[in-house]
Amino acid sequence: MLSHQRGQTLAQLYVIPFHGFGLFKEASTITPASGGGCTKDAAGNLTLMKDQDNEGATITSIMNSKRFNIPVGIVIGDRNPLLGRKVPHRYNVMAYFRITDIWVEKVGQKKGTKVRFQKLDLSAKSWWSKPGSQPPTSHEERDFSVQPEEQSVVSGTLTAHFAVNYYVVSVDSKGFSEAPDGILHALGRLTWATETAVSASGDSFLRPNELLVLGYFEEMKIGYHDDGESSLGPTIATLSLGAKSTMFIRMKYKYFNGFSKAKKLLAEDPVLPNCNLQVKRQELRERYHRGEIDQIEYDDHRHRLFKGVRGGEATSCIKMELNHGDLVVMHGEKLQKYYEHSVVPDNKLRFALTARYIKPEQVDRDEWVKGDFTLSPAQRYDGK
Ligand SMILES: O=C(O)CCC(=O)C(=O)O
Ligand SMILES: [Fe+2]
Repeated sequence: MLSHQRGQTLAQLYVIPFHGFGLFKEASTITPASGGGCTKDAAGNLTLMKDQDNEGATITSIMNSKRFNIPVGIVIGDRNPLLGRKVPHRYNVMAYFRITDIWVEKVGQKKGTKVRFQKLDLSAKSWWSKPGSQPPTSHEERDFSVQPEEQSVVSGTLTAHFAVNYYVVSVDSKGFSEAPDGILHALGRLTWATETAVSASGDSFLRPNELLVLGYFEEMKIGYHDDGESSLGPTIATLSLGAKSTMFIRMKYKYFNGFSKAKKLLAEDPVLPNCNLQVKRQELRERYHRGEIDQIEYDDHRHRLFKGVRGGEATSCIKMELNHGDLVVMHGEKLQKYYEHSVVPDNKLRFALTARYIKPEQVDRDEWVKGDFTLSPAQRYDGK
């Protein structure tokens, strides 16, 4: 979501991000994915993790727009599924709206701020209206005191991330033939970082064939998640650009505690260094592996060991400051299996360019061409 507030504000501009906005007819109800607090779930979706309150910059700006009657323009991107059809451009100006209502309601377990927009010009049908739908009710006939009959349903997926993928399976991606020179230069550096780190570990390296560009606006972060999708190789290289950020890595809850949040025992407890009750868990594991106790006894002992133990999240074992130009390489399937990471930028614009290797067998054959590219000598990098 962007707002322009230079000099006297005549209008503001809002960009509807990829997910999470309900919009209908000529009025629309949206939940601004503003106050941060989004985290990635297992499916890679961003979900609301903390209460949105009225203090975030976007919400303050929306409240001011309402208070001072400032019209707002709304722009919809071509990956927003809201309209249920293809929109003509990457970004499409919908119209100018005024903000009629702002309220807070429950979104899943959290509070989310909702905004109702009312289109200013009701004399013509909107370009995005459904074919065959009725023209809008005029201003004179409208009852502005009522809430819209149809409520938007926010299914827990809110994202204001700016994301561009070059050759990726999950979201629609572009082929590298469309990538600007800067992206290919970055890929050259990330390829070098991947090769250097992986070779140093003694493993053989797979040249990255995917690049994800993520933008973090003010107050945005990526919560704890892993990148262990089955279609991806074990190496992930990220170039940080813009604002300084902090990356945290911690052991996943179930490996740290020895049981899941649903209190289910781990079938195979790896007893990782610095996990909770490490010594006792290691002792039981060894007795089980030596055949001194069978599966039932092993589970029994563990149930007794964990009785009355309240699970908790592990504290981060790695805390790393990432500055403009820094490269991070995560290598190894176990890092994604047993650990999770989070990145918290310092409140200003930041971009993360993440290069990975996608197994071609996981991708539709007609998508292969997107990952076909050769870096020019100027785009390659050898560390010098
Ligand atoms: O922003 C970053 O540096 C990391 C992003 C990340 O973890 C991801 O895209 O999966
Ligand atoms: Fe990640």
